[in-house]
Amino acid sequence: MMSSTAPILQVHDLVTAFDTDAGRMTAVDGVSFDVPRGKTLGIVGESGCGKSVTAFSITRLLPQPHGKILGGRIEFEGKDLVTLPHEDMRNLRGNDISMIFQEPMTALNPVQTVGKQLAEAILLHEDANLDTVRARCLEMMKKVRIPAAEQRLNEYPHQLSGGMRQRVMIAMALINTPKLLIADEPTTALDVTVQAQILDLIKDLQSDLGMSVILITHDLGVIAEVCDEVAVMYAGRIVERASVYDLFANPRHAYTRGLLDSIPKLDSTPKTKLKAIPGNVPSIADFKPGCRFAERSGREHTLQELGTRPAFVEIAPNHLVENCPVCVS
Ligand SMILES: Nc1ncnc2c1ncn2[C@@H]1O[C@H](COP(=O)(O)OP(=O)(O)OP(=O)(O)O)[C@@H](O)[C@H]1O
Repeated sequence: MMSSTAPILQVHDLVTAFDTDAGRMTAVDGVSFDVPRGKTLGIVGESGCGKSVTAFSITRLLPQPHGKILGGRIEFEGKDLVTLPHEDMRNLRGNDISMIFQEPMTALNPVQTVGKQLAEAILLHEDANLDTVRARCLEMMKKVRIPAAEQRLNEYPHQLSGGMRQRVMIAMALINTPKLLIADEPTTALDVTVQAQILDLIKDLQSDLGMSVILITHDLGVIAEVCDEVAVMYAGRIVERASVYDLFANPRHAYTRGLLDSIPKLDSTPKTKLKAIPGNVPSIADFKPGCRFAERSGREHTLQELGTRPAFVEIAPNHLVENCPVCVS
């Protein structure tokens, strides 16, 4: 029996790579984190840091044939998802683990009504009678607060606004009451008021259904709003992991500090320029063995620091950091 306090998901030293024309490139390079039961873990970092590749490794939806998990374990309820047979993984997806994306149209079928798609999501995993299926679809549409839910079931995705489509995708993801929801930039494409509504919805549904959530975002504001714990990713690695409170109160890695400094503050003088982190995330072809934030940190690193991966250490209780002596203070 799994203890009910054990994390729902434990990722140990995950390594995921792509075979490209220029050779094998490691996008996720030894990443470890836990998702506590009934809590939300945020994964934050700029575009290209490996957040989505981490999510697609967990759900085993990496682009084929080029994407490969090369090492590590992904333990979900006592099973290692890295080695789980394809058939079992298919059963798990959409049932125990569900995923939502930035762009709902990639997950919704444009030529099927919303009701039919929701019903199919149920029938893929169980033999329920049609009255039960219909009742569950309607209940879920109401749970995600879609007005005139009954009528919307007969509509096609293009008849809905972006925010409503995102609600339908959430309804589809949650229809089989998954234990873990992975939300990859679920609000990035929406305008701010709709963003806030969708985040509130995810938060409410999470406590209502007792799910665990991984929320992927480049926006620390979103993390502050919804997450309990946070993992900061940079260039294929996690550079810092802590509770949201500790991360905001006491960020230790220069990259985390840079991300925090780039959030607009309510109390800053009007027209103050935000401090952007100079430069860009390196492409996977240019990942270095040592501290990968070195060239953007503005601080001199020794050859040793550039050449050797810093240890990932618990710098304070439950607060872990990739301990580059230059970038961590
Ligand atoms: N199919 C692929 N083939 C080769 N490289 C890829 C492929 N998919 C992603 N990558 C590379 O893997 C790295 C991580 O990408 P990933 O999409 O996980 O980043 P991300 O942090 O989720 O950013 P975004 O928010 O832009 O999705 C990037 O450098 C990206 O170019």
